Amino acid sequence: MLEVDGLKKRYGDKVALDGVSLTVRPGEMYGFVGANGAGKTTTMRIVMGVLASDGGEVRWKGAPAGFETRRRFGYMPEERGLYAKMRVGEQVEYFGRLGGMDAPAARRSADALIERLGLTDRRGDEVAGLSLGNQQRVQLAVALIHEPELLVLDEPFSGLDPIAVDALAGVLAERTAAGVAVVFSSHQLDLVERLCDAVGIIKDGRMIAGGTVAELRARESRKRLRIVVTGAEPGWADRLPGEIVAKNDRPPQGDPAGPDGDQRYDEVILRPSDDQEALLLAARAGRVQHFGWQEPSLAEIFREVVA
Ligand SMILES: Nc1ncnc2c1ncn2[C@@H]1O[C@H](COP(=O)(O)OP(=O)(O)OP(=O)(O)O)[C@@H](O)[C@H]1O
Repeated sequence: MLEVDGLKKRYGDKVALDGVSLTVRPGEMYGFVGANGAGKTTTMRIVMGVLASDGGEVRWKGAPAGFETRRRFGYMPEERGLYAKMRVGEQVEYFGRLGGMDAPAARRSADALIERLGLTDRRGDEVAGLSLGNQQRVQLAVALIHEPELLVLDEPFSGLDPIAVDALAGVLAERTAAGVAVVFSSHQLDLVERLCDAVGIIKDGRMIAGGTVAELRARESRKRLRIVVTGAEPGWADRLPGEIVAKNDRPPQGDPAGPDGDQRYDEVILRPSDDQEALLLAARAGRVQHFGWQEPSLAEIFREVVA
């Protein structure tokens, strides 16, 4: 288990991390999210030991992580860091050797990964000539070659097309199924929601929310009502008790809750101060087609907690 405990980091006067703690368990895929400049890269660099912290600790399996421990980690840095002029196969093998493998083992492992990542046709190409998506596949192969127990990936999905996203996601899912702990940062919250067992949200160098997506949702989901009313007078929704988060007066095509004929349609997302009062008001205003608590997406939760 990776334990990041109370990390602190300053760059001059700028406080980048102000007590960041998080935990990633074996077999868990952990999504690390936060706005630009929130502190994700800084945290990951400290986990990998390429940057020193000003306080706090990184532990792996209960012991402080040192150089030897970190050899069992795999890393995809934000700045990438492949050798542009080296060929794909040589490069992946080379990183295997750096990770402590002997030549035949590095060769075998590189072959298997290159095939698994769909790079067989590119094995002899220089990295500089590959597309971004293929370079990222090579980068993942380099992070995985020595069969690390922990994978730390800084925005591994950025800039990839949906096919490449699926290829990477498939490989990561295989690794977690084999017991590897994976932490990756991303701004693609739909992807994080789809792939991750656990999520941590960082803001201005502090963790402000964390847990499984279901837990985050459970904390938020009683807060928003979705109300659909047809045939009401314009302006009725302004009397609803609470804060209107969104309004829509165009019925979705084919929605069974849609209006009859040219009746007015109103969909309102409300953070109610009194849900029962809201129900009464909606029922008095028109025909209530839908009234229920809404499950927020991770993107909505993110906006809510980061605001
Ligand atoms: N080498 C540096 N010197 C000075 N300030 C830095 C340095 N590296 C990062 N920072 C600052 O530290 C803060 C955290 O940056 P970091 O790169 O960790 O954020 P991030 O969450 O990874 O952002 P992004 O999503 O944009 O990659 C930011 O305010 C950034 O400007």
